[in-house]
Amino acid sequence: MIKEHIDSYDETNVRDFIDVFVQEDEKTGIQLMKTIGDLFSAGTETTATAIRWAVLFFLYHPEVQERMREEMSDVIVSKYGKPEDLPYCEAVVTEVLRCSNIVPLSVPHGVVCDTYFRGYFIPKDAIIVPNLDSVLHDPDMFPDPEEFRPDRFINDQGEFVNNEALIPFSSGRRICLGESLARMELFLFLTCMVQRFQFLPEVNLPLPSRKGILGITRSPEPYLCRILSIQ
Ligand code: HEM
Repeated sequence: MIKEHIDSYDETNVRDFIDVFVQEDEKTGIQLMKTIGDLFSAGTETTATAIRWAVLFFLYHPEVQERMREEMSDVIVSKYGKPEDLPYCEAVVTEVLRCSNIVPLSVPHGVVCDTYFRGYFIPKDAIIVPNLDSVLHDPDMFPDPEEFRPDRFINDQGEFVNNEALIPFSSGRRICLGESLARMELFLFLTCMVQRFQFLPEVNLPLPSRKGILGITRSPEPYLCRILSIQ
């Protein structure tokens, strides 16, 4: 595809993502391929996995789906809902990110120089594996951490409130580059899905496992469910 784009490139008609790289004289395609790799591995797998977890949590909690629908029916009459208009839906997305814990061990980081941190000596070149899971399931920050409870992000006035320990995207200088995109995608997908469909457990089968399979990401085991159209 890169070769085809180079051969048919017309600077007065830049057609797509690949053409932009050709325009910047990126003829080898290495940078382009790495960038596309980032979009697929870091960008697609993570968000898709979060949606599979969200549907699994919906099977356990029909009342959560119902409250999302109620909130949307109040707002969308006047204008298309944004996260700030739909605090409960925003809380659901946030609780999905916390409970699904998609990248529990973040990404390994290298230590560039001998470092002392809270009484520990960490030598240069050591590899640090951050444990995001221990923060996302810290009972002091999130009481009953194993429970899927979006209300933990809603205050007495019904507003969405964040929690500083909510770090599914890690933190610091190398925090996930795609956080705002991922949050926006999850908000749009999940609200549209719940508005049009009802997610129900498969008849005569136990509810799917919440245990998860740990690979590069933590994904749910394959499961069956019923999806009914709402109209
Ligand atoms: C639910 C969705 C997502 C989760 C939970 C997630 C989580 C993470 C985590 C934990 C890291 C490691 C941060 C660190 O090194 O400390 C990371 C890095 C990264 N993520 Fe995401 N991510 C998600 C979606 C996305 C999307 C949609 C994109 C882009 C389209 C993306 C692009 C990246 C990139 C480029 C990095 C490397 C950043 C760097 O090293 O400077 N991620 N992500």
